[in-house]
Amino acid sequence: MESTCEYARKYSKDVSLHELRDRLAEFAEVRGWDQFHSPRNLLLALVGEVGELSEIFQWKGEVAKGLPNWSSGDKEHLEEELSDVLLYLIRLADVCGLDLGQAALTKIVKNARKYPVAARQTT
Ligand SMILES: Nc1ccn([C@H]2C[C@H](O)[C@@H](COP(=O)(O)OP(=O)(O)OP(=O)(O)O)O2)c(=O)n1
Repeated sequence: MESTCEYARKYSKDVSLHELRDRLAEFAEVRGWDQFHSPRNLLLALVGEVGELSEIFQWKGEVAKGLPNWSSGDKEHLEEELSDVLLYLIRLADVCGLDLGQAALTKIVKNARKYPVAARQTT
């Protein structure tokens, strides 16, 4: 069994949503967890993880980009909670039979049509 670090290094370049989707599907399958990974359960798990992510920022006031004053432990915690949100989101899309990457690309195109680039103001 490869260590967490070995696994992270192996996939540190060019991680795709399809890779994560397949890894999550395997993770659930070998544990017999498919029965629990219904769309509704995954949505509730996702919302729970968004709550845990929010707790990290709670009461901190505004946080500077790049998190210059955060400890490495705090940053690692943030990475974990962001990952939990991403992983449940990918899994939710998968069990719904949707291709999240394609859907997101399509949505970006729609967003661009809805919000065209305006000429920048000059003074
Ligand atoms: N039925 C489950 C339970 C967990 N996971 C995976 C997806 C998440 O990435 C992670 C969530 O695990 P925990 O529920 O243990 O949550 P945390 O990692 O946030 O732990 P804690 O709540 O103790 O901080 O594990 C999963 O796929 N299906």
